[in-house]
Amino acid sequence: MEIKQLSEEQSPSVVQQEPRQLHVLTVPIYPSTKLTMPDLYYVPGSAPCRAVLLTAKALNLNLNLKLVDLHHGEQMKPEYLKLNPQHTVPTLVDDGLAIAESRAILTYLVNKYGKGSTLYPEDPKARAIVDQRLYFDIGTLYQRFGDYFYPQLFGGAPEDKEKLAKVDEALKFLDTFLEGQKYVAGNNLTVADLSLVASVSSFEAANIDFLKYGNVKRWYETVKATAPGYEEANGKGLEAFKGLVNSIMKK
Ligand SMILES: N[C@@H](CCC(=O)N[C@@H](CS)C(=O)NCC(=O)O)C(=O)O
Repeated sequence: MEIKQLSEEQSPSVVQQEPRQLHVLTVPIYPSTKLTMPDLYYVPGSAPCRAVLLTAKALNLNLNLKLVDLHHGEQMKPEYLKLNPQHTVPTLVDDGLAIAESRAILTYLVNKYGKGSTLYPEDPKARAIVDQRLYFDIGTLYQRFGDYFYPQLFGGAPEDKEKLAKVDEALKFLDTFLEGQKYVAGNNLTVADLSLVASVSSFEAANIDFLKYGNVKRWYETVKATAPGYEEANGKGLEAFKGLVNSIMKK
């Protein structure tokens, strides 16, 4: 895939940002023959984007970071929709492949750049557990968080206690998964932990008390201490998300 750069040369660091400009995709799409550093279209505060940054850190992989200004609708521009018709961040563009959905990006990155890594084990049974946790995150835990919190944050809706109870139930499930093991899919850090920690840390911004669950608390502290580059990859973006929440909820 050829992308015409409209801005100056990109930083190779996952933490350094670039001037906020979109890039024009030139059609037709075809596989590139040379290996290039993957581009990540992202927003720092976004939990799914933070999960990708955490995975890149864990793989010691550099990404070209490209900010997408959601508030001004950059994700709806035709050149972005060609990359990702769902108009969401994150979107990864790597050597002719444009891929959305953070959890698909995480597993792709390990498959491509971390062959043999315990971050996404190759053993079918071990991998099945990681996949289950990833689907639990997208389909239950983060889904319920979004159902509860985003109507309040972006729509000014009143708090719905029933929705909060569903979030709480999801946290109980997570607590059960963590019983007797260090990480969410066993005793190694995996992409499931990175996805889930990006989700769960966002609960801080909504004042949801997840630390009352003993296994979740222990796991949260463990992942914060052991996920490579945690502070840069998740901590900073989380602060940005909290800032956004405060600026909206204060109004
Ligand atoms: N399931 C998707 C969710 C992505 C998503 O909803 N991203 C939000 C930001 S956190 C977004 O891009 N919203 C803009 C839009 O939908 O237009 C993933 O994990 O990648």
